Amino acid sequence: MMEIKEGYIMKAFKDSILHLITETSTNLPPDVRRAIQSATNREDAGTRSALALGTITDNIRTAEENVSPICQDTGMPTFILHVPVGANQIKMTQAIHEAISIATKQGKLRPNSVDSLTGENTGDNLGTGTPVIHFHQWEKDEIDARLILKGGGCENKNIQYSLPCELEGLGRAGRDLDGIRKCILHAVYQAQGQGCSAGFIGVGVGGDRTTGYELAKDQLFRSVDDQNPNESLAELEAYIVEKANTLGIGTMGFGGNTTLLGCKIGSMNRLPASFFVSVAYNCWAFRRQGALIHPETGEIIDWIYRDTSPKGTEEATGNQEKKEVSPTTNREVVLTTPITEEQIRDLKVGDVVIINGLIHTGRDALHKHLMDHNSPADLTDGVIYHCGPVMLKDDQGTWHVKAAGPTTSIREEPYQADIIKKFGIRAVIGKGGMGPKTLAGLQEHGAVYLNAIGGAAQYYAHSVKQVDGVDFMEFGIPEAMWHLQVEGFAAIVTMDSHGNSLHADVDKTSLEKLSLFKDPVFK
Ligand SMILES: O=C(O)C[C@H](O)C(=O)O
Ligand code: SF4
Repeated sequence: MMEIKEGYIMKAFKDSILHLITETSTNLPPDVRRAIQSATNREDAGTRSALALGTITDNIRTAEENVSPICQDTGMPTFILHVPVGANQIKMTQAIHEAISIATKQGKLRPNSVDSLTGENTGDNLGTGTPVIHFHQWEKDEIDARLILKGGGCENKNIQYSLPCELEGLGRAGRDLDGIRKCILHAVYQAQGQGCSAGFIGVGVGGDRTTGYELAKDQLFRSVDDQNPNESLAELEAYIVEKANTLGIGTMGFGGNTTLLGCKIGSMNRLPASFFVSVAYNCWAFRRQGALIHPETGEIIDWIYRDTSPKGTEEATGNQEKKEVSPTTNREVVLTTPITEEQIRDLKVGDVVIINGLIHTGRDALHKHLMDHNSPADLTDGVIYHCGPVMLKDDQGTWHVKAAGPTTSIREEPYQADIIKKFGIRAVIGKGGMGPKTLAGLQEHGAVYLNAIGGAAQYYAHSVKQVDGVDFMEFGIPEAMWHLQVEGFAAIVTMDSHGNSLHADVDKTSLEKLSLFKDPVFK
């Protein structure tokens, strides 16, 4: 009898976790939406950042309406559960694993768990170390289950400082509150737009290298508009948000008035010899939700991050209409693939390009592979898209794109210029920009780098009209080479074929602005 009851509760618990996963992946919490809305309000009309924020706002709404992933990158699903004493954590773990696998089959999560040695994708988001589940016991009756889906691009921008240290632009950071201040400002600067700014940061002061990062990530579970109970840290949080927003990095690193949407700092004791400041950077697609679950029915009693005030996107949409980008500031150029060198040479940094026709996805595994193999598709005068989409196959065997935003391009920096040359590529679409080697390659060959809006996975999925085919499925869904027919795919030229790079410019000016914060502020 007891077994049957337990089985019933576990099924309900699994369904509740599935609901939590779906909500987290598709429905941005209200505090995050409000932060994005205020960024939209602050941005000047007609700027590239305003355009990006308009797309982001649109994307957030579409994801919720269609119950589809906000961003294609599921990230590392990380659960934190508080459970009553005596709760069966082994059975709960099994239920969470089942829910993860179902959510993946339903296209709410991208298969994201990759064997680090063989490169094999497990296909269901289960594997050694994934998902991450932390259990804590407490003396309350209910289960508090929270989930964060933090993407790989922003995870790569996490950074850990060991004080004292020397920081570019800021000089010496000592073992005190002012040293901590410098590290955090530097953390925002070094992320540039690559973690899909405007971002949120969680900071862990103290601990060891492992617990410091854990504490930093824990801070991301705090509500964006809460108040730090520690007065010094509350003051530092407010200072960081204010000053980081003067760095001019802006949305996607396009330049602009908002670079940081929130900063939460926690502190813990450290060893006398160690003084770590660990920073967890989260993109604007700050997917975190939580649910209170009844221990005897397994059903959701309440949601944790929901509130009754407006979510923000509706108002932000109104604002977006007000701030429609004027065509005089951003020239719009429509290009149909294949693209000629002449068309590419005509493009300048700042132009908005609308692409129609066939494009090919390719990211880490493909770039490495193409260095010493042929391409199965003709890439001459073609477009390569740094993207690992969420794909679902229907009963007829046809593939459908469920989410398809860009991935961080800088990882392809060692390969990109060679690949452009070898295959005669004319445009590379990605996000976050690329380095000097690629810039030289673009100039030499006659190609451009187009920055798509990171995280706008629904927006770009809707521009795909047909999936023409796929190669390298053995690389796994995100790394395979998908051949996509697109219509109205919009991106901004941020590196042109004349040696100009918006990314290099923003990096330089933001470093100059960072150095204005060199002098001590906190004693
Ligand atoms: O893996 C991805 O699709 C994107 C990643 O989150 C990134 O920001 O680069
Ligand atoms: S693509 Fe951007 S929005 Fe998506 S997970 Fe990566 S950093 Fe976040």
